Amino acid sequence: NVVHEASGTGTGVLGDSKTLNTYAYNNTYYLFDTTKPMNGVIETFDNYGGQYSSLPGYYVTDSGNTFNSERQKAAVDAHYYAGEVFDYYYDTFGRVSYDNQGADIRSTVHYGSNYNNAAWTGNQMIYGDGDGSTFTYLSGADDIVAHELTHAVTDTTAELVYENQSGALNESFSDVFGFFVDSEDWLMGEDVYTPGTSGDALRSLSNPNAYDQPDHMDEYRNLPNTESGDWGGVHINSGIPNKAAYYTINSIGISKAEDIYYRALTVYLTPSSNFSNARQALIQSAQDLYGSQAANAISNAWSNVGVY
Ligand SMILES: O=C(NO)[C@]12CC[C@H](CC1)C2
Ligand SMILES: [Ca+2]
Ligand SMILES: [Zn+2]
Repeated sequence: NVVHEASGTGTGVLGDSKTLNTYAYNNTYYLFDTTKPMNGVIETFDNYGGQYSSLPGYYVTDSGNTFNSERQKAAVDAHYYAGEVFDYYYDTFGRVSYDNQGADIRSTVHYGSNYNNAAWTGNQMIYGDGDGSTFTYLSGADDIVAHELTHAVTDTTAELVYENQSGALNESFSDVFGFFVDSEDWLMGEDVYTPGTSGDALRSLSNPNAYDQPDHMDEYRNLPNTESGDWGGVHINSGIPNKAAYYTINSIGISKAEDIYYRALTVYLTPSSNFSNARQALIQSAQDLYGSQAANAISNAWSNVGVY
């Protein structure tokens, strides 16, 4: 059979050059990665702001297998980082795509108009361009790509309900696995947040207060379970489990922490789990995998944020 797999090059959102897994067909190249096990593909689309079509939009192609235009930058990073996150879950836990069944990973860039957001829709990832001030193309941050794909992992495992404490846990697990993939800093979204300002970010796991998130139950925000209330503050109260994760990782290290967090998410957590249930799930996972020293470290981390 004719081999269509190809290796291309592209320029990412931050102007960096990277190698891409592409697919050659009819004298053109597609952002369509067929290199992963269990024939799951990673495919990237351009929605053109939705002006021509609904999701997913159009495959991103290039006649020379060199994806270096301004418009292609967002797609280059969405494609490359989706592959990086696939590899993280496969190499670290043996998980094959977000559903562990080799599901296709589909991303659409240039979604909406100046859209300062990204999301897992339940079927695929979507990335806005940002307004150029608050955000630049949101797929340019590997921790955001990992954050979104971890929402898909959560939706096929614990299925944490996206409201109140279970929703804040849903958000926190996405931030924590975003850290595990981008473990060079404790910041979330720093690579695409406020392109005109360096050193800031959307959130910080080491210091949630820096971005107006609580880092202790004493500061828990009882917000309404409405869209304007951020569904009970899922992006706000996530600072509390995020800080517990920070304490945990500093205490037992990244390698043990990621195994414990993955086991809690895939074995013990349930849709209605609250912060106390998460503490218990992580303690049990630590005990299962590494014994009482690790279990005690988890217990101490959550005590430090006022969760028992
Ligand atoms: O936390 C999030 N979604 O649940 C964000 C919001 C801005 C970045 C892209 C998506 C992170
Ligand atoms: Ca980061
Ligand atoms: Zn999220």
